[in-house]
Amino acid sequence: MLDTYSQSLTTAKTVIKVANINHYFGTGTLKKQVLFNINLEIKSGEIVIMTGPSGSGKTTLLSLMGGLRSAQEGSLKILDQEILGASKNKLTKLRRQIGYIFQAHNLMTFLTAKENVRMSLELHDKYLNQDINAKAKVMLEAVGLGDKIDYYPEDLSGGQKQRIAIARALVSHPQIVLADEPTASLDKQSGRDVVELMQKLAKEQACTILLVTHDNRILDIADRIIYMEDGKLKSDGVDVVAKVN
Ligand SMILES: Nc1ncnc2c1ncn2[C@@H]1O[C@H](COP(=O)(O)OP(=O)(O)OP(=O)(O)O)[C@@H](O)[C@H]1O
Repeated sequence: MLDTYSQSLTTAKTVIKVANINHYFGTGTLKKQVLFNINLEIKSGEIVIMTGPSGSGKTTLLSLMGGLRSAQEGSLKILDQEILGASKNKLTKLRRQIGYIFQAHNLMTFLTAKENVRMSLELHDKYLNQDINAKAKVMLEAVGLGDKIDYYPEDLSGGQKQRIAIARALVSHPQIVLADEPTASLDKQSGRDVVELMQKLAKEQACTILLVTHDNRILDIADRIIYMEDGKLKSDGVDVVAKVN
């Protein structure tokens, strides 16, 4: 019998479909294949952790699934749009529907917490006539920074900065959020707080999270773990969560 998680997946919408993807860097004699025949289907609301040794291709695959680079071989559909050979313009439009959280938080240092969060709403026409200051404030309150909305990043801790990055990624209610090593620069407790917050908000918004990490302490927040080695997908499933722990 299917468990509740498996049951919910059978009805959930597919947000990313990767089929027979190969990827190469370099040209001529320096051409090197870094992804080999990757097949994956990611559903709406799933929290997927990608893990594996350094150089195994996690970031390359994450950047493809996030529309940060166009695919070279195979087929990759993000929110029903094919990105094989996609133009820069098509990728740019697609990226507005995706939230990004990086290791180094990538906040604008000359903008306050509220301005950093608001910036991601300014990219969307649908928010033009809405009170984006109020929305940014509500989101910062949701990540526990209601009393820091007018602070600049340099006056906040690493964990607080990463929480602003989470607020910025989620404020526009994207269907997909990509996170590359979001806990790498944080201590154990801050890292834990940050991923638990991402998990809570993603579940509330039915948002899919794709997270690349080396941090074994956070694997338990995943619904599914994808393990990569040498550019290949070695294992994929909920059962991997139990094995790794
Ligand atoms: N821009 C690039 N040009 C050339 N080779 C690259 C480029 N980016 C990545 N590579 C190579 O592709 C392979 C996969 O790299 P990738 O960054 O995807 O691995 P990773 O699993 O994310 O590694 P890490 O955990 O160290 O971040 C590696 O051999 C890397 O050297």
